[in-house]
Amino acid sequence: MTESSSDKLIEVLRKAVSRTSMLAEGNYPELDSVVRQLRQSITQGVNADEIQKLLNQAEPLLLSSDKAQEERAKLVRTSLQSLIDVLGKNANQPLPAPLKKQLEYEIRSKWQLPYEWPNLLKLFLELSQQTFNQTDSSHQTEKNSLFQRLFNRSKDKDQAQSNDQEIMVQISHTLAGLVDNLSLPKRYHGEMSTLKSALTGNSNLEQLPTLLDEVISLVMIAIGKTQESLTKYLSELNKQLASINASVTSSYQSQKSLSESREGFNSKLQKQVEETSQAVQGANDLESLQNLINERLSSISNTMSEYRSRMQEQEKDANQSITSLKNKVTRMEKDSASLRTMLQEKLAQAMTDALTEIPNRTAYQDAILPLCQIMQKTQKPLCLAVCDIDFFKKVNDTWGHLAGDKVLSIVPKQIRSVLQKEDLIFRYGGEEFVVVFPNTPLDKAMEKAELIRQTVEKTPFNMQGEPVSISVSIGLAQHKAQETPESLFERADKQLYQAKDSGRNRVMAEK
Ligand SMILES: Nc1nc2c(ncn2[C@@H]2O[C@H](COP(=O)(O)OP(=O)(O)OP(=O)(O)O)[C@@H](O)[C@H]2O)c(=O)[nH]1
Repeated sequence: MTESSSDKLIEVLRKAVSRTSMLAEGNYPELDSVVRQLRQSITQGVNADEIQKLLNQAEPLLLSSDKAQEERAKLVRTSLQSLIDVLGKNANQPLPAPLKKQLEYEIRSKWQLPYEWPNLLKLFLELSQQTFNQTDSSHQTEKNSLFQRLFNRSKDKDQAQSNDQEIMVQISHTLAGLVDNLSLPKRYHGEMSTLKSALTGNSNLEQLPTLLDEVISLVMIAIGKTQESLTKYLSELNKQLASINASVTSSYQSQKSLSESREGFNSKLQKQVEETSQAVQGANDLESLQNLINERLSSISNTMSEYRSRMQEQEKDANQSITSLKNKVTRMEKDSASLRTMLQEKLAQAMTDALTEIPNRTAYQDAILPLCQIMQKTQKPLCLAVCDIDFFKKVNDTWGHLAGDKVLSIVPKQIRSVLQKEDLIFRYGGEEFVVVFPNTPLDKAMEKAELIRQTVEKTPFNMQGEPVSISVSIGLAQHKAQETPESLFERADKQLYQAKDSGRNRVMAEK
């Protein structure tokens, strides 16, 4: 095996193992133990069949762990959205639109990334503070605002109404739900339940920012734990690689000492021959010459047999270490093949949106640049449509998030049913989908987008026995030469906003 192919093998193995470790994450004790066994097996050099057995065992657990992670992220997303809703319903003023929009955008695009959760909570805290500040400057008289008292320690404490307690209960329950949902080691369980009871038992609004801070730090601990187990796992992998390295070094040493022995033998033999030749020149009778030659020949013969047995021993050692190295490499090759398959499956999962089962935003970002480049190179037109479900918040608010999820999974299926083979659809985020029409000029794309709009409009949706109409607004743009995918998207998005402003349920494109 060459150095570069063994490097490649090690790299693939490193990626596969680190990915597995990330998935394990400490959520599932059963999975943890299988992954630990797997690590041990690799380190101890158990055969590939045994490792395969462990991988088969791990597979369903990995899938459940993935599901649990997905469920946890969904709860974080809905909790954050309800926090915004509570804030919106109870502040004296509308929430500051840009920050609210930003937070909602961040929630939509980052709810699946646990390391972003503390930042999302911090943004919510900022939104709450800005809401108060804005209320403070424009409504000097309304001294009993919730957030005035929350963040500014208002003088007018008497006005803390039962209404405020109700708000506190709503916010606290949402936060307690979040804390409950964290996956933390046992030693933090005490802290979690103290925080939960502080949240549910507290009606002092001034305490809320402090409690929110504690929620953020627990979220950060939960994320830190994942990194800790990943680091541990990688260090185990390094040990395994160090053992391979030791085998290579010892094999190299054996080869080196073999050639050193050969050199030593040559010079010893040469010296003996020289000595013999000198002695022969100095001998003055036949008998002493005969004795001398016998003596020298036997010493040369001893040197040779000593050398032969040393060579045989060293060859045996070298062969053994080469065989053991070969076995290790073969085992690693087999292991890495199965891990590579698993990695590929996991990568495919990472590119697919779990709810709608269509490619997600990451997949879109990977695909759009090469697509634009190919179309430009072959001088073919490409159009991009941004489709957004109209009044989707109302669906959630009226029939609940589960009904909203159902609509979200049906709409892209309906869109796909009218697309051609080469057209591509992605879930860009929230209730927004991107459709790419390669090899299609704007007028043709306009017809296709109109067909999408009509199809969604005609789809019968039923919420708790009631028929409900769902529609989409669509913004369309054609790719211009040298244009970046971001600018193309921006132009289509602008058209989407125009479609929304002009009454929704319509397709708009640049004239
Ligand atoms: N059920 C559910 N709701 C989601 C999901 N992602 C985003 N949302 C919700 O989608 C809603 C989007 O609302 P807005 O951006 O106000 O848009 P809208 O109500 O569709 O209104 P217009 O776009 O202006 O027609 C928010 O309430 C989000 O919480 C999801 O995966 N599931």
